[in-house]
Amino acid sequence: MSYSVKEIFKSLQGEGFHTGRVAIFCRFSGCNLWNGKEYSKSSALCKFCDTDFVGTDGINGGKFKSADSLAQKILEEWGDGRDNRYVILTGGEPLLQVDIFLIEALHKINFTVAIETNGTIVPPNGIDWVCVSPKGSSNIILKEGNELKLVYPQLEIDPSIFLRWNFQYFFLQPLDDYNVKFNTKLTVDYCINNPKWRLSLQTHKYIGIP
Ligand SMILES: C[S@@+](CC[C@H](N)C(=O)[O-])C[C@H]1O[C@@H](n2cnc3c(N)ncnc32)[C@H](O)[C@@H]1O
Ligand SMILES: Nc1nc2[nH]cc(C(=O)O)c2c(=O)[nH]1
Ligand code: SF4
Ligand SMILES: [Mg+2]
Repeated sequence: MSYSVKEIFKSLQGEGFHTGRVAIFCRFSGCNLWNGKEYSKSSALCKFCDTDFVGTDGINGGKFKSADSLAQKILEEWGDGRDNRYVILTGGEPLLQVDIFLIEALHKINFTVAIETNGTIVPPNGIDWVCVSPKGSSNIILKEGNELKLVYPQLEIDPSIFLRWNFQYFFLQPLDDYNVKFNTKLTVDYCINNPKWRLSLQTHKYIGIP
């Protein structure tokens, strides 16, 4: 198996339960809910993506021929220190590519492995922290994990349907579009009135880090 990766960088988790935690982000190329081209965004299953995941031309991007070579690159970006190694597999949709060999290669070098997924693909066993973020009318098959992080509002989605699913934490994240201020107010109001839900802000955008 080879892996197509858009970019690999070190930053702080900006969103959700682990906000503020240092992590290597490994952003895989490609997604099953949008082809990444602006002209088709409004007709895609996911219509609001804030990310460029097309190709392999980002920082440290490329095609990696083996799980070990990708894991070694991730370790190189982490730098010194064996403690608290944390990698977030994201994209695009990482589960189009992530397999058991990559998880094992990362565990072997002491990384805790987290994933950000749209929930339409079953993950391999062994991922340490699973964050599912449901999209519009897509068919979500992954109904358990650590956190469910719903972008809010979405026309097709009533958040309450997810509370029956098996997650430790439920987050609402304001939709970042031209109306982000209004969306943030709607999200705050929803959390105040529905205390199972917590607010997730995309803090990296506010402080200007990747
Ligand atoms: C770019 S996605 C990649 C991982 C995966 N494809 C997914 O959708 O979860 C990473 C996170 O950013 C969120 N996101 C994407 N576009 C957003 C936007 N415009 N506003 C707020 N969150 C957004 C997604 O819902 C997801 O939680
Ligand atoms: N700082 C930072 N935190 C993030 N959490 C999830 C992200 C993603 O794009 O998956 C992301 C991201 O792109 N940057
Ligand atoms: S599912 Fe994730 S990566 Fe794909 S278009 Fe939506 S937000 Fe972007
Ligand atoms: Mg992002």
